[in-house]
Amino acid sequence: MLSVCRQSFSSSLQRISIRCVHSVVPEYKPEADLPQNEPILDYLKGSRERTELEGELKKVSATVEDVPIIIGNEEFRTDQVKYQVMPHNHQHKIAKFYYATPALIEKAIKVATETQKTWDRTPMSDRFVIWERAADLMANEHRQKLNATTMLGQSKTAYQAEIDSAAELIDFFRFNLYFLKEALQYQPISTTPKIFKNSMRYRGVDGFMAAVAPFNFTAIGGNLAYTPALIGNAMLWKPSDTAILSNYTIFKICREAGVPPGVVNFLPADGPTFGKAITQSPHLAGINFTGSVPTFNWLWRAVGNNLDKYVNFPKMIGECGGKNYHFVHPSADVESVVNHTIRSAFEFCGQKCSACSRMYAPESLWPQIKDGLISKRNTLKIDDPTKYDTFTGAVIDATAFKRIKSYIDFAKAGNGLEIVAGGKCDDSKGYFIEPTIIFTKDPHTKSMTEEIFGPVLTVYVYKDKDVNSAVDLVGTSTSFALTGAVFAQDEKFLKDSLETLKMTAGNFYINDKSTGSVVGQQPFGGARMSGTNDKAGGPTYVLRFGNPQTIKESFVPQKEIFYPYMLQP
Ligand SMILES: NC(=O)c1ccc[n+]([C@@H]2O[C@H](COP(=O)([O-])OP(=O)(O)OC[C@H]3O[C@@H](n4cnc5c(N)ncnc54)[C@H](O)[C@@H]3O)[C@@H](O)[C@H]2O)c1
Ligand SMILES: N[C@@H](CCC=O)C(=O)O
Repeated sequence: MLSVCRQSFSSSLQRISIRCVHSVVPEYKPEADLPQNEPILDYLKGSRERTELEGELKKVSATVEDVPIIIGNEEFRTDQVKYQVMPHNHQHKIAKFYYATPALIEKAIKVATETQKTWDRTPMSDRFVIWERAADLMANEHRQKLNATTMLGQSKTAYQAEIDSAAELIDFFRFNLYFLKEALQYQPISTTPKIFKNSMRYRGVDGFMAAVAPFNFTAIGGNLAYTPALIGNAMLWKPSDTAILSNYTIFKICREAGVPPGVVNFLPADGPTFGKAITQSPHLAGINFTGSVPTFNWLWRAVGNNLDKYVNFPKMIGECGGKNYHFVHPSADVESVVNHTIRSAFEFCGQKCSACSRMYAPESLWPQIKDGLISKRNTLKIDDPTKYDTFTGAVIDATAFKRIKSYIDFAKAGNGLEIVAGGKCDDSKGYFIEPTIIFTKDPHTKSMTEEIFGPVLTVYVYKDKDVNSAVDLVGTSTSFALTGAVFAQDEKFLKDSLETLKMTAGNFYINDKSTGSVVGQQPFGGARMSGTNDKAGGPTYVLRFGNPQTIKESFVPQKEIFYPYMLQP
């Protein structure tokens, strides 16, 4: 980006030719460069994508893929052997992987910190070519491998995999590239360009950044690791144990696309072992985290405790949990409420950070909403996600199964709660939990306030006349503020809700479900304990990892230290 150039200025007296060293912005054509969201394929019977997907599903389920630790150009295997299994058939292994030891994490830190120096000098235009190539490989040759590893490893249906490991991942690569190109267009004002020129360039941060990924979105893992790399950082990527194979597939695609060794290092590891090693390194430049609040708190505390060690203040980016709501006004369209709520609460077993898990319904509409929810819920097939009529597969693992079941058991035991539908849990073959609807008279009961991260929806029914106090409950009863939706036809209520519910959600929906954000359309993230709200999929996300440098270059020798008025006292 930085090069020597020759700038010419005409003046009535002379033509000055100035040799300057300044920022050169890569070529950019706003309209041609604006990406389109990746189309979501249909997977209809006989379609090419369905045939290709089935081929990949067979291959992935017939192998236990060996997934090494990768540091620079070297592969490592340790004696801490782990397996990734299919959540819907937990005796079936699909990947063998190894936990990195503290010594290997240390080695990766060294490699990344060294690599950052050369990677940061790689021209932006060269990085852009690699990112475009990666997105094309994801959209074409490797699309179905990404989907198959996500379906089998994280128990997603074809549609849920397609919107995640294909569309959203590809969009993250293409849109962040576009957003960075756009940002580079800003150059500071140079008021007297014959005398001096100002410019600004983006660097990575010297040191390394860590990307700590959750299990639930393959695309999020890719975004956490590769978007900071795009702007010049070197990364240690710690994938989730339960999303190893899909995340490793992204890693391999990016290497094939030309991301040099050492720019992103792939380090499956025990969470706290990894967290301890990175936060103790003086070279920690940032943590790009998505996951639960307790883990982010752990990392932030560890960084705080080590503050005196660091070369840079580590950038802390953390997108965390939610307790997302559907608030139904007495004027709402019931059919919309029911359909959006079923999708939001139960698709992918409610394991989206944005999933609706609490509903506020008016007494006047509750009988219709209840009937609608129960009858729609009863049509959902919970099974192997590779079957095309399956609505949702299993929850991710034994720990999640136990946690979600404990909330259902709490409701079964009374505690002022009533299970109106579902409630069965069976982990004999896979970690299956029925979509469950709970009714409560207590808006502060734990299933109305705590993140469950499973297919459990709790409904609080308010008296129509108390609609305003019911609205107040939304923001006062939990510490989260990730996503939320209001359903109403009453325009005044909708308008008011933009103010009354302003701080309750980073992504706010009107007559639409609380899930399903799309890169470039609904930049995503929440506030309060839901995260630092850095808006993945939005124009400022990539800049969060940049280390901008402002350059002022003077062309005219300075011959004086006094200001003119000082010379005429
Ligand atoms: N806001 C968002 O954009 C968003 C998106 C997806 C998921 N989430 C949230 O993520 C959570 C689900 O994901 P999860 O179960 O994988 O979360 P998690 O917090 O259990 O784990 C996230 C990652 O942190 C690692 N980890 C655990 N302890 C660690 C430590 N001490 N140091 C370093 N790393 C450590 C885990 O191994 C994993 O890779 C939910 O709370 C969900 O709401 C939020
Ligand atoms: N982009 C997703 C959220 C990801 C969180 O898990 C959605 O809005 O459904």
